[in-house]
Amino acid sequence: MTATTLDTRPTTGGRIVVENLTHAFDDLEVLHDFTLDIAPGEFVSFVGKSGCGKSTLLNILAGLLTPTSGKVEISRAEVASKLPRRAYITQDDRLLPWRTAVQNVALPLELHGVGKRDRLARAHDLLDRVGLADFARRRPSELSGGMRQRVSIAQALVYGPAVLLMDEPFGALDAWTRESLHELLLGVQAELGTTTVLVTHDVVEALALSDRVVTLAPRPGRLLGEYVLPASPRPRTHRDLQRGEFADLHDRIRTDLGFHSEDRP
Ligand SMILES: Nc1ncnc2c1ncn2[C@@H]1O[C@H](COP(=O)(O)OP(=O)(O)OP(=O)(O)O)[C@@H](O)[C@H]1O
Repeated sequence: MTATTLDTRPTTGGRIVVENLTHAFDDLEVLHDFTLDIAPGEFVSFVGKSGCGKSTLLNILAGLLTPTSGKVEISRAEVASKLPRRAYITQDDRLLPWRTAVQNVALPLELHGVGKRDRLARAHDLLDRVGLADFARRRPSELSGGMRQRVSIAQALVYGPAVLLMDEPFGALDAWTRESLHELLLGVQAELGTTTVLVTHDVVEALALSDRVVTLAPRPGRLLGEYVLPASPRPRTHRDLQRGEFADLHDRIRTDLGFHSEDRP
């Protein structure tokens, strides 16, 4: 088999166009007439109550689930490689326990026939970027939860996907690890230009990271509000988010989600 050539040029993020998406599991309508356009390189977060269809929407965007009706298109100007265009990170890492960190990161490249030298060089580069150069030969059981999630981020970004989809990726981590991963993710995402969609329960996390926050209403899941955040250095700090415009957006988003704004932490 001839090895696939690895295109290491910076990624052009994909545009995601979702039109009139509706999905039902048997007679339970989970998503209703959902329409959204996400620009290349944009970072969009979905927030909404448990059960409002966020994971279902992400599974559809990932191509794992076919919607009942409507369409999803992911395009990028420059489709240079045969590698998959969408990467998906969930709360539980999906690392293979018998493989080392670098072998896990290189796995998507291996599955697509990239030669050993190329794939290991690229995997080491990504591990370096996520601060795990010294842990390349460790197995997942020898790494902390935060380290494993960093390996997952490196694995997701190793082939320069046009789109990165994340479902509560930081939910199980402590506040310090979370914040360091926020910085790491934004750094790598900005550098590679990857369009990013994050599902989170945490309004503060969405406000700290995103260009735009989308709120979903439950039963059936539908788009409730869209909030474009003012451009400012990210991750935005707790202090940034307590100031004027962000505090106001925080209140509006919480009101959408059914919280009382005076209870805001
Ligand atoms: N495979 C499935 N078969 C049947 N019903 C499903 C399936 N997957 C999800 N559902 C239902 O669809 C609805 C939306 O689920 P989904 O997991 O998308 O919500 P969510 O917003 O991601 O929830 P959470 O925040 O709790 O993860 C729920 O009522 C759930 O029971």
